[in-house]
Amino acid sequence: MPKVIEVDNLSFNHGNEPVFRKIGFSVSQGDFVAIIGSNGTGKSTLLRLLLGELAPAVGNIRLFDQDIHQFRNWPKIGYLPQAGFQSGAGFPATAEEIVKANLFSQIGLLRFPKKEHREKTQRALELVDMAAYSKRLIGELSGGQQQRVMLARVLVNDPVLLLLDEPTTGVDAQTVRSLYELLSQLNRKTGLTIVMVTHDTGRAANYVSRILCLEEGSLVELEKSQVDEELLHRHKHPANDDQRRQEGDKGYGSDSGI
Ligand SMILES: Nc1ncnc2c1ncn2[C@@H]1O[C@H](COP(=O)(O)OP(=O)(O)OP(=O)(O)O)[C@@H](O)[C@H]1O
Repeated sequence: MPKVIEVDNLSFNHGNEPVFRKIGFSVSQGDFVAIIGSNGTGKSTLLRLLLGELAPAVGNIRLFDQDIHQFRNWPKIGYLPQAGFQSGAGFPATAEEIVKANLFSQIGLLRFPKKEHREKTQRALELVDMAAYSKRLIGELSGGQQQRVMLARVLVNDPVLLLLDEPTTGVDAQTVRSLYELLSQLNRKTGLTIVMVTHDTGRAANYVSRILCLEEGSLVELEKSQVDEELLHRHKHPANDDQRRQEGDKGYGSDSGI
């Protein structure tokens, strides 16, 4: 399979603080990769490097077989940041408008969307099973529904690679499962390559094809069988933990099949 991401000998510092040293990995077309690691080990920093928002101190990044410095085809890459939608319940836009707004580069600023843009928007909402909610104000939807709309907003531009930063933080266990199922379906049915930062190692391991672990400045690939109980406890996110405690979800890791 062609390589979508190639990272070689990559080091990065925030100021004088080293984040990681000489890490390397590649992601092939069709992979579904989880990036795990303790708090502050540099997972979000790595995504920002892949998005060209930060420049490596040392090392190379290639995207779709092109050096990142030459790479211009950014619409091929969809990015869902942490806590995708944060405005209050009164935010004056419907789910459909939120998704359609991300087509601005195709529609053109100050122009009206055409039929094809409306159809694309509808298809993206269908992909995430939110077509029935297209006319609802985004702030009136549940956290999980808002997250699906934000995912549709990314998918509407037909990305080939999807980068997600902790998409399961702060949502209930049922929503987490249905989001993973959705991502897994998109990966299998459309061939979308997915790289997802997550603290939810136990559940994610059921769905992803590969697990990369950032720890103490190094990056290692783990076999799923290596994601044992000890690792689950080491990487579980306090926010996820609190959430599950509140919900009385005693099954943490129990459906991980590992
Ligand atoms: N803009 C910044 N300036 C200085 N230091 C930063 C900046 N952003 C992040 N850091 C530091 O870099 C390290 C890596 O941060 P990063 O957010 O990438 O970690 P993370 O693995 O995503 O953490 P978490 O799991 O808690 O979200 C941390 O020590 C953090 O404090």
